[in-house]
Amino acid sequence: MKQISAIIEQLDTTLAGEWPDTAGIRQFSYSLQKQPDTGLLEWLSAQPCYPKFYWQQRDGNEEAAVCGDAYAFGDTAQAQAFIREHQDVPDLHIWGLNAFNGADSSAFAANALFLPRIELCRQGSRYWLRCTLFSARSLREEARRTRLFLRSLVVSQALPPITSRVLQHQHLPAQPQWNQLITRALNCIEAQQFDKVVLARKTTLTLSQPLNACAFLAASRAVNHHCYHFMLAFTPQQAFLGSSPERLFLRNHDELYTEALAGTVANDPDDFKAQQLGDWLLNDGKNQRENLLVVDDICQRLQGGAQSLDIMPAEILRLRKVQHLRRSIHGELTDSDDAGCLQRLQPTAAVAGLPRQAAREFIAEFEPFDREWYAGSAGYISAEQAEFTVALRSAAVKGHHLELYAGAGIVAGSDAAQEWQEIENKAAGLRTLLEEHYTPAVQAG
Ligand SMILES: C=C(O[C@@H]1C=C(C(=O)O)C=C[C@H]1O)C(=O)O
Ligand SMILES: [Mg+2]
Repeated sequence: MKQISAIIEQLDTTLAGEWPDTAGIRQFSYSLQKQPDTGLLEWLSAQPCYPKFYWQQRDGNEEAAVCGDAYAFGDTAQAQAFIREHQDVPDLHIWGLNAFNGADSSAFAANALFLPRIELCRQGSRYWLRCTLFSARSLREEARRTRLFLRSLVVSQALPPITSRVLQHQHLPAQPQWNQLITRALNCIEAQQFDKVVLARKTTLTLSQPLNACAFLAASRAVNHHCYHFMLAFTPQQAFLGSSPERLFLRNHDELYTEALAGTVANDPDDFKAQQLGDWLLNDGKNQRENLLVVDDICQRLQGGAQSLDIMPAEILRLRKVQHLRRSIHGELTDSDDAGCLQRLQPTAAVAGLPRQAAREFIAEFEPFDREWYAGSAGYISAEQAEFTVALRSAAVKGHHLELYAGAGIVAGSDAAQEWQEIENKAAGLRTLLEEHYTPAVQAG
């Protein structure tokens, strides 16, 4: 990517100039003359700087590869305050993840949100590179650090093939414990403790070799269409990634777009069979209930924060392994407050349950693992716009292990065996990539 190198050289010259020894923030933005030689994910994969974050919007039109932290934030309120404080820098974007439990969890980080040093972005066929400097003490120092950072950037390379083989897997809960868990949940629903709870499974795959997170995400992106693709790499061996169909929210100025995505049936490669399954889904009482409880939850949560909510009729979203019921929701925000939107909407009843608190307590008590980033959110905030996807169809890469997550909404009428099949289908979106893309490692000697 010549053009990127040329921009970085130009930046280096700028940063070599005179800088004040005081607090400050600066941003430089450059358009790329033409499309880079490799994709953004390839570029990001090559960079040796952490954290790095990748995000692609589900219509495929917006993409960002960002790395290095000019500043890291403890929570979204702090991130939002930072953007408001620096309104003279109009294009500040803060990227990253929010954990499922957010601030309620004592054991796990609530957020991983950061203002990157470098952002390589695409909108349609337009590409640009942004560099941001921030220091609460000395911009001069920060310019020096940024120059060192820029020198560590390398040219893009093709992604390596996936050579990891699955040696073994372990489900948590295993199927017998899942059945018990569903019975317990159904008893609580019957006793009217809650109407819906979403229960999940973590599957730990032991791999023959550590997985390259960018290569794995690229493999997913190539086949899992109509999804947001996201990845946060913390270190070379540790990342969280996924290909999720679900929007938590998109805010554009004061317009809010969200959705109830819940209710699932298998997909079929045959169009006719897929359509029959979809028709069944549209008319199935249990799945409709599952979806409508999410609509109720979202409407309740937005009370006082958004007006004139429009709820679209249910439609079928057909994915590679599953199909879902979706109702899109649009509203006008009373205040363009992203931290507030996150607080209100995360987690919706699509991933927690209804009422939210009772469902969360059930999950905390009986689900046999910590969700960490799973079912939280991934995306960005900025002054003009913010968007987060619900971090589903996701996995944590931890060296030789890959932890796959999948959950299902339990409502009156749920059947344990069917819900197990549903989570198998959801997990297959990522899991099958290891079989389809397996290339044996070349033996030395
Ligand atoms: C919880 C997950 O998915 C959610 C649950 C769904 C359901 O139970 O029908 C459908 C879509 C998602 O809102 C997951 O993929 O892990
Ligand atoms: Mg379901």
